[in-house]
Amino acid sequence: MIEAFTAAQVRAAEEPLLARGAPLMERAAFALATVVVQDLRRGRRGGSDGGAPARRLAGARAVLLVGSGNNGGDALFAGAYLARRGVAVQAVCTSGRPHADGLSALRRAGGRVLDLTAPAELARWSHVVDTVLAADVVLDGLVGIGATGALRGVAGDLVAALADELAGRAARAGSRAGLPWVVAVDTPSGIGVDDGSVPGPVLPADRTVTFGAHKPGLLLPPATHLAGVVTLVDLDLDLGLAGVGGAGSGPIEPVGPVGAAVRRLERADVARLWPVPGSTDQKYTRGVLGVVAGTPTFPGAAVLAVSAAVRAGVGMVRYRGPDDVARVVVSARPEAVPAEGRVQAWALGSGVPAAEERAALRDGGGVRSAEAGQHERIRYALAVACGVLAEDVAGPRVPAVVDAGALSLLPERCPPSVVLTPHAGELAGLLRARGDEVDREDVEARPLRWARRAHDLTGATVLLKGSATVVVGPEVTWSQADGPAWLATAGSGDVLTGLLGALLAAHGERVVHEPGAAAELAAAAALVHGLAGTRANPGGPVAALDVAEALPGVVAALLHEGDGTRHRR
Ligand SMILES: NC(=O)C1=CN([C@@H]2O[C@H](COP(=O)(O)OP(=O)(O)OC[C@H]3O[C@@H](n4cnc5c(N)ncnc54)[C@H](OP(=O)(O)O)[C@@H]3O)[C@@H](O)[C@H]2O)[C@@H](O)CC1
Ligand SMILES: Nc1ncnc2c1ncn2[C@@H]1O[C@H](COP(=O)(O)OP(=O)(O)O)[C@@H](O)[C@H]1O
Ligand SMILES: [K+]
Repeated sequence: MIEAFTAAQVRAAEEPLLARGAPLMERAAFALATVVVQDLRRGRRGGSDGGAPARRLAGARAVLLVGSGNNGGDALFAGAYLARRGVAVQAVCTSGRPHADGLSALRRAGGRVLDLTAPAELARWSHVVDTVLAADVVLDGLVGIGATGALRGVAGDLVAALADELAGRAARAGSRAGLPWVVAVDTPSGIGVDDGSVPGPVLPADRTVTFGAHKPGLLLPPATHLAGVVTLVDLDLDLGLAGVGGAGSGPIEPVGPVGAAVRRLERADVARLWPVPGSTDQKYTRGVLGVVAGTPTFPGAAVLAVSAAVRAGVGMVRYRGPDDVARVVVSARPEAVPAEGRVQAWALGSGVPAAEERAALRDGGGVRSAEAGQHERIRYALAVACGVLAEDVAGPRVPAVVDAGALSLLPERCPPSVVLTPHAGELAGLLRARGDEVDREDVEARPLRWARRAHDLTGATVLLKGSATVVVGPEVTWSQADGPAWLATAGSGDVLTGLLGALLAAHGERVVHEPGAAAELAAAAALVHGLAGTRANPGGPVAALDVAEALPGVVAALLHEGDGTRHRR
């Protein structure tokens, strides 16, 4: 698992070390330079990978983009180290007061320095852009965790010009070959370090070398897509104790949330979470998932959600819906049982229009009444899942996945065992229905903010789908970016619904009683969904049903990798 900590948490954790005189900047800069040396030796340029033969450092060119703070200091000290190894180093300073010791170190090592704020240099702007883009490697040390808002002034102008020119050259050449390898120092300058927003120009990094701990913006969309490969440099920060909101009671006041601000599951975490049957299990103990999905107009969504649940290894699927849709579902997945009965979780709403859309879809009374029937079933399941119906009437509370049209049928408040799975447009609609002025673009620009808002308003766990998936539950936030962009295809979200439903059904009781459990399982579902997208057709287009069909192979591989004993039981 990757854990990310806010700028304030990192600062609080570094304070006691700095007070003891720990040379954090020297360690950070040395580690940064070491990574850059390895990248240069592998011949990395413009996103090309390390198959190339080892290169000599002498003659390589590095440009440092240097701001006014310690982030620039890191870049300057790393540059001094590179210069001593024979790299031709040029610092481009966007502030008249770069880190003084770093600047002296670079000069002593033979590096050159250009002050972009000097009037003579401002006139040579295009020459500066050319110099930067002719380098083998660019170290982006403009701002790190001290950043506030979009990059301003000379730094903002320079990055806007560089990012534009880089994108233009890559588009004209059809590849990034020949363009410099960009290494972000601590964070790509200009991202929202704590919230993953991208409020202004940012130079996309091929690699980010981050110090002490991952930062939320490296994991959260949209900024996560600008960070490249993230390398963590361990600085022995104690992030588990006082000062970062943990259990300890040291001299520093707790700041920010308890523990990590944002987490990301990795492949190795899945074995711990995946329901593996034991020798005494039977289909009912493995979890029964009730699926209310599809209408005569959209039967495919039901097939996809049911297929994914079956392929994910659920004990049983009970399909609930109109007879003609049930026939389609059973002919595609004969395992599905089209009958009422007890379930351990619900998957609701895929392929069912929203309440307010229903009247607009006109195709005669049959479709209307089929839709009304689905809405009725969803309302009932939600009443059980949200504890609106008493247990002696409806049986014990069970978790639910709430997708597509079911989002419009949500009660005012839900427990966190109810997981909403909107995409950005659906989340905006849900929030507008509750009085917020927000549209799809707002959600895409600040996914964390709006997913949190939806969690606060509804109480439900919120899984916001997109190029990266953000999951917000009580006290926990996850961000997963595991799938290829090929997953952006109709029906792919329905597969996620069925897959997550299978996980919730297997862990039903725990999910109802542990407030953060649904969020972790939702993150696991997003991870497995993403991996299945790749496995379905590595590097090429995928159809949603292929993603569902790839699930058994992905799960088996993860169980084998994770814990050698679990998959054999
Ligand atoms: N934590 C650790 O363990 C370690 C931390 N270390 C390093 O320290 C870094 C943090 O250093 P930091 O505190 O000096 O802040 P930093 O990010 O360099 O920028 C601050 C200056 O930038 C400016 N500025 C701000 N916003 C701006 C904007 N939008 N657009 C333009 N300019 C903007 C603003 O200056 P001003 O504009 O006010 O003059 C401000 O003073 C951290 O990221 C890591 O690299 C390592 O060395 C050791 C271990
Ligand atoms: N650019 C992307 N990269 C990776 N995954 C993506 C991308 N765009 C969308 N996805 C994923 O594809 C799925 C699309 O779901 P959704 O929008 O609900 O489609 P549908 O409603 O047609 O099933 C989600 O799981 C989402 O996270
Ligand atoms: K930076």
